[in-house]
Amino acid sequence: MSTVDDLILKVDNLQTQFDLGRRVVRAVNGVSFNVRKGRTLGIVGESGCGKSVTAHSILQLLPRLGKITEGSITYYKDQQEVVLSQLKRNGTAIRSIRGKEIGMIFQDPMASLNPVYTIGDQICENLQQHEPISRKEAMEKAVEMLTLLGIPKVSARMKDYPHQFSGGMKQRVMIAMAMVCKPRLLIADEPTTALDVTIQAQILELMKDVQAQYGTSIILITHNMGIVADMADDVAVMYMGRIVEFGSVRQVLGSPQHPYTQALLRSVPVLGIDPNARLQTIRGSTPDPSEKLEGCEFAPRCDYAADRCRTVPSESILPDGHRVRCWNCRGGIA
Ligand SMILES: Nc1ncnc2c1ncn2[C@@H]1O[C@H](COP(=O)(O)OP(=O)(O)OP(=O)(O)O)[C@@H](O)[C@H]1O
Repeated sequence: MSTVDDLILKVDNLQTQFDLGRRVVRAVNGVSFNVRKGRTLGIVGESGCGKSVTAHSILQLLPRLGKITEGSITYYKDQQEVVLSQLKRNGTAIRSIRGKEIGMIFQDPMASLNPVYTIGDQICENLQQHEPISRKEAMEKAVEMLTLLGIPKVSARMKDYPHQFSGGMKQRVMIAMAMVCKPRLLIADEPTTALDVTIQAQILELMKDVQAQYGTSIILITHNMGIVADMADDVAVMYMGRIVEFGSVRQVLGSPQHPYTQALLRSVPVLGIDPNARLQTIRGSTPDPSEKLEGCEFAPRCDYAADRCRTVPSESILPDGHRVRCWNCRGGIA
């Protein structure tokens, strides 16, 4: 349970759509969650379920055709509440929050690194944009952060260009760029997907170290349940633009209630969870989000689908606060 004091972000009934003229893609369809100070929320789900669109909605980074059509996103800045969803897309208000208060790491480091500037220049410029500090001070902070992230011979490497770094090193540089302004919230969208498993584990450990040092809150977007088990405090499982299950890692991974979460967990090996179980695929595929589906979106792929699943299930809250959106799991408060 979160109290107002430990909240950093509150997303309430967020709906984000892409109006493509002939069809409307309902990418995010009534999503609500809280992010707590110093904690990590994992958002997990198959490709196309709306994870990235949720992240881009928070920072007002949606492509031109994407629009928040309902709901609100509130950022708790010290004693002040800032309704991010009401800010102008490229206005000064959101630009002063983006990067400084809320940082973002993308899957592809080249999406954030400029190939024609040295790493040192890019990190310093990022810092000086948000803080009134000299170039020398910015350089010192950049060296400190890159050292913390395990870049060898940092001072010499400040003069290198992005292409002179390996994939794993580029990813570290990108985390350094995002962390150097000490954002209170970091949104990491599949930050290690493109890396091999050993480097992936190192980068995730480094993110944990930086989080412990600065008390950063993290939203970690991934399709990897193993990473969620390792990194997150809370988990939101998304399917077709909705959160179908939400709770602590122990609740959701230890006692999954929604048939989709159960199927996801049966499809991947997760350390510590039934090591003898056979891995299974989830039958069928995710429907097109511009198709109008009646009832529960998971029903066509669900082993337990019944007549009542023709109506969209409301969310129920189990006695321990675990939230689930399924007619078959109505143990709690509807
Ligand atoms: N620019 C866009 N125009 C139209 N539809 C879009 C656009 N961007 C995303 N979508 C649609 O919104 C839905 C949600 O996409 P999103 O990128 O959030 O998925 P995701 O869960 O992050 O997937 P992945 O794991 O593959 O990144 C998808 O159906 C996608 O096709």
